[in-house]
Order: sequence, then C-alpha cells, then structure tokens
Amino acid sequence: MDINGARTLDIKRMKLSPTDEAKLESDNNAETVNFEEEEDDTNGKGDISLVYKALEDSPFELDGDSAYGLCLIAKRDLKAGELLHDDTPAFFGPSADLVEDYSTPLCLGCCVVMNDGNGENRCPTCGWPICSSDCDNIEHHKANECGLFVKHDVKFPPNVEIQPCYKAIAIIRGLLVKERSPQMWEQLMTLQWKTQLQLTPFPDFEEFKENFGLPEFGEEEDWTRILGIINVNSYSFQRIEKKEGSPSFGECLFPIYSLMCHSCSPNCTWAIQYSPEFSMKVRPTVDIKKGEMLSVCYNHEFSKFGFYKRQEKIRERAEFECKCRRCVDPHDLGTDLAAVKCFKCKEGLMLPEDASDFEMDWKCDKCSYGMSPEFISSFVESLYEQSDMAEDEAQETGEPVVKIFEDFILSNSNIKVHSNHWVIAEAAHAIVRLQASNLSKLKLEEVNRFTDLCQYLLQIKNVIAPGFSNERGMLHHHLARGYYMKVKLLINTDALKTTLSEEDLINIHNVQKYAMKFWKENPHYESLTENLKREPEYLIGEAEEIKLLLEGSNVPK
Ligand SMILES: C[S@@+](CC[C@H](N)C(=O)[O-])C[C@H]1O[C@@H](n2cnc3c(N)ncnc32)[C@H](O)[C@@H]1O
Repeated sequence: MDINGARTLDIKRMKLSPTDEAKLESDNNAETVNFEEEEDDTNGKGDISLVYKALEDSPFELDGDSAYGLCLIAKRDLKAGELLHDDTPAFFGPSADLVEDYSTPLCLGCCVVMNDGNGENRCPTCGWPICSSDCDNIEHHKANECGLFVKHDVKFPPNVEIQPCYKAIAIIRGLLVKERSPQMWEQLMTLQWKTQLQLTPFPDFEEFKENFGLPEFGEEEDWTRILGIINVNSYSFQRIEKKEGSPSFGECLFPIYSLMCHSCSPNCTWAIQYSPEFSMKVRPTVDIKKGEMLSVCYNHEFSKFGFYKRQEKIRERAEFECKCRRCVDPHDLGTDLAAVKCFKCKEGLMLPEDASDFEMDWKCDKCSYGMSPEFISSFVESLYEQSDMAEDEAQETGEPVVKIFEDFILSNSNIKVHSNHWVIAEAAHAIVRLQASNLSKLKLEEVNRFTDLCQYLLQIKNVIAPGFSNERGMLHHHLARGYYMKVKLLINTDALKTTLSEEDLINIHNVQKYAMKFWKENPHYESLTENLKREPEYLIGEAEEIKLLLEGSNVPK
C-alpha cells in the first residue's frame, strides 16, 4: 500500500508554446555544451552553515560522497523503528499530474481534487479554488499567492495549461520565501537544482509569466532555480485522502530531507503526514551504525522492478544514474529479479556481468550464449504486458482473474524467467491483493496458496526492502490475516488439532504480533483513510482470538 506516492523526482515538464518547444529543442545541444563548460553549480551557492545549524539537534549530519553528492549520515547508532526528526515543508504546492482540466480544480489549501460538488468554491479574497472555509485561512495560501493575485489581478483560470499553472503555485510560494524568510531562502539555495543527466531543459519563463499574469514578479533566474530545486528535491503525496473519494495531490519541499539520498534497498522509510501541515516523518527500517548514510526509496513504484528496468526508469524520470548497492549488482542482491532463462540451453540464467554497462550483452551462466539488452528488455516487456492484461482477459473470457495470474506464473516461472523475476513477483502480488479483500470467502486450499504467495514475496522483500519496511509490514499483515482464516476453517471442520501443532499456532501469533507492531509504529498510519484503518482493527481482534486459543479457549468461531 503506497500511501505517499513518490518522491517527485519525476521531472514535471512545463508545457510551453510549440514555438518555445521547438526553440528549446534546437538550443538543447548548445545548452548541454555550455552546461559542461560551466563551473559546477549543481548545488547552488546558499549558506551551507545554515544547514549545519539546522542539523545541530538531529541524530544525523551532512556529509559528501563522490557518487551521491551531499547526503545525510548517522551521527550515532540509530535503532530500527525510532522516529527521527520531523521536517516541515519550506513550501508545498498542489500537483496537477493526474488532473485533466480546470473543471475539477485542486484546492490551494489542502490540495484536494474538488470533485465533490465543490468545484465552484473559491477563496473569498483572491477568487482561486479553495475547497471549504477550513482552507480559506491556510497560511501557505493566505500569506503567499492570495495577496499577490489580488495585487496583480491574476484571475483563475489563468491563460496557461493546468499542469504548469499548479507548478507555478509551488514556484511562487518558493520565490516568496526570499522575502518572508531570507534565512530559509539561503538554506534552500544550497540544494541541488540540476539533475545529473539534465534531460529536461528549463523553460523560458518570460512568456509563461506574461501569460500567467505576473510579468514583473521574480527574476527569471530565480524561477529557474526554484523549479530545479522542486524537480530534484520535492516529495510528492498522491493518495492521502482528506475524505473518502477526494484524493489530494501535492508536492512538498523539505529543507532537511531534501539532502537524503535514494537507495533501491533503503535503510529508512518515509511518510508525509496530512495534517497539521504536511510534515515528513522518517524512521530507520534497520539498525544503522554511526557514520552510515541514511537512504530512502524516492519512488516505491521503481523498487519492484529488476535492476535493468529500474535503472531505466530512474534515468528517465529522476534523471540520475542510481549507484545504490542494489543497482550496481545485476543479481539484485542475490534475488535475481531480472534474470531470464537462457534462450538457447533453456537451463542457465542470463544477466550481464556489469550492471553499470547498459549496452553489454546478457550472457547465460551455463552455456555463455549472449543476447542484447534491447532484445531481453522487449521480451520482458511483452511478458509484463501479458500479465497486465489479466483483468481485460477475465472480462472477455469470464475466467476468474486470479486463475489467469496463476496460469501466467505456472507457464513462465522457472521456464522463461527466474522464479523471482519481477514479472512473476508482480503477478503474485496481484493475486495477494485480490485475495486479501476476499479472504473470508476462500476455501482452505486457496488460503494456503495465499499464505504461500505472501511467504514467497517476503523472501524477496527480506532482501530488497529489509527490516521495518512498508512492504514487509503489509506482507506480514496479509500473512497474519491468511493464517487466521486457515485456523478458522480448520476449526470449522474439526481438523485444527490434527493439522496445526501448538508451535504452529505460536508462530501464527508471532506473525500477528509483528504485523500489529508494524501498524502501531507506522508513520503512514495517521494518513490512512477510515476504510484502511479498519484493516489493523480486524487484525487486533483476530490476534486476541488466537491468543485465547493458545490459552485453551475455544475461539475463533
Ligand atoms: C534530493 S537530492 C539528494 C541530495 C543531493 N545529493 C545533493 O547533493 O544535494 C537527489 C540527487 O542526489 C543524487 N543521488 C541521490 N541518490 C543517489 C543514488 N542512489 N545514486 C546516485 N546519485 C544519487 C542525484 O544527483 C539526485 O538527483
């Protein structure tokens, strides 16, 4: 369950007029050359002493690394699960990536999509979308663009497309930090604002400012700098729901956690709290030794892929080459999430020898047969598409979707790809998600298959998302609920005592306890909708029943 969407790092492209796009296209090469010739100003020229000062009381400090740039390292040994420093955003803004047009605007206060019959609600002062009277007085709106829009008579909707319009709200709030808090501005100016690969050119802001209605506001250089800082550093949230059915989409710039680096097998987990003001919480998922770098996974979506596709995504969308310990290993830390079966001998496994060489042929470890990465990539892509069509296939054929996923696993696992290959793991995950919402209706053999799949996924996550990670926590939750259903079914057929020993029941209770601990200490918990909060409540009741059973009572019924 990915509550917070992703670290933004998914470069948001400002849509420019066609003329500008063409101009940027032709300027692009020249720009790259200039960029290389320029002295390296990737991290800006703010006052770094302010960063040191801001970190004085925290259990981590600033460090530098040749592969990662600035990063945070532990000042003392950190314990798995301990809550680190809460960071409040220097500014945030609604993110319109998933919104189509101005008819369902985003609230400038809480970033909720106004699709609940409140699409016409406006701020009484500036006339821009505000969902309710609760949001009228939100400081981030009132003290920022609200007055500016009144002063310059900027009306909603402005004469620009919806995505850049909302991006401009975040940029304007960032620019206003310069006047409202010069110290924070200096601190922000130390942040990285250009990506390593620099695939997306910066827009020419002059025309945009004109169309938006703020031709005189802010220097173009500062607009560019703040957009760059947002693109490289902001964390986005996509699924925190203020109320059921009305999701919020936004991105926040955190002055401290912007310095944390990414890992595809991280040692910390993060969450953005919806209220009071989008604070960010970070916890180590494993014990971290003094001097070790803290890392989070910027985008959980990427983590599921094997090394090749994952790196491709990170390069494309975050514009850097990931140097984490998982990405430098073609074996994905021994899980072999990307390994395919040899096309020739059908026995060996194919992977490249060097994960950092994207053009290297993949070689069979038994017969040395080689294939190009492009071929392997399109082969894997077509397998994934096949499993991705399961829902459509189920609708067309009337076959249960779980069966279609099962057949997919059966015909590909250990036949065309490694049994841990990410396309297989994804199909297994799809089954777990589908069956989890249907557990009380499953037969014993289906429940057994469900718990087997949870364990299969756990053996992968134990390596790539170790410790107290969200992924392992959720899998323990599903496993615990599956075990409980099994106990219940066995009791109903009077087969409990002959099937499960007392030791088995103790193990089941331990899994329940682990899952409850995951919920209790989960930084995502407060952000869950009421609906999702019911899940841990079921678990607590079920754990109580297993405990009573262990003590000799005759529950559950
Ligand atoms: C949010 S910033 C982190 C702080 C940044 N290193 C700095 O110097 O300010 C994200 C950037 O850090 C670098 N980075 C973070 N994680 C990395 C990783 N796993 N491998 C390589 N570079 C990484 C990339 O340049 C990325 O665009």
